[in-house]
Amino acid sequence: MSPAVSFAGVESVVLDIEGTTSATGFVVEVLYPYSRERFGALLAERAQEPAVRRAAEQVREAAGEPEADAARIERILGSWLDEDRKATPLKTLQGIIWSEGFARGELVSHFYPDTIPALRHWQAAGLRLHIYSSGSVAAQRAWFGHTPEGDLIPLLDGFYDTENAGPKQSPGSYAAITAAIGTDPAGTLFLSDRPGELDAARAAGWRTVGVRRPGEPYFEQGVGDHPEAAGLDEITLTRSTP
Ligand SMILES: CSCCC(=O)C(=O)COP(=O)(O)O
Ligand SMILES: [Mg+2]
Repeated sequence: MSPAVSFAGVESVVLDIEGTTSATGFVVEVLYPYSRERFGALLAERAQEPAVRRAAEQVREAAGEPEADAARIERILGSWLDEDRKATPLKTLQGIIWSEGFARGELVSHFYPDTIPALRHWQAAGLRLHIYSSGSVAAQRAWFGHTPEGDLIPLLDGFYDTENAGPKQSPGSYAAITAAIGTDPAGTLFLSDRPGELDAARAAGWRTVGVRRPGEPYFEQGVGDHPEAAGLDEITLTRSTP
């Protein structure tokens, strides 16, 4: 078991989703197939919707295939899913499909047992809570809006993704979130399972905790020299400095 970590002077907590609040296995085994089965219809039947059209154009550009048709784009998205590539247009299209699936009651999100109690506790302690995930903001809102404990969006103060903040391994993305949330970087704590993301957050002046859960893909690699916790219940946070 990792030693407990404790921070004072924290005003904002920014959380990653996959591997941190929730199991990667659920995302890969439930959400990914759900989107894979529906990309074809989305691209063929709703190509004129601005978000779909823009994402399709971004896929063509990223793949260097300006003439790619809907069937070809579907295959490209499938190969990105196989690689678990966190490409923005893939995440945009998944977000459309998932948010409609959550709204229809076909999907319910997953959280590790320590996550929701920690979020409630930190909010009650006066901390501001934000999400920063490769999953699109639409996907994040659907994820937190349709949990086993109902709608948890009121726990959260903001949602950030690779579109509105930038890539998760770039310090500039964390600086952009700092500007948006208005919290001093030293009073902002980032929780993630990926060392590259933690390094980028620290380079932007944030505090960091690596969430290292047994069974997660990054468990063996570890979280480098960041403080680590095996669950959110091992993290004690207070707003005031001693
Ligand atoms: C509800 S967001 C869906 C999960 C997802 O697609 C994803 O890429 C999550 O990545 P993260 O940055 O949260 O590790
Ligand atoms: Mg993650």
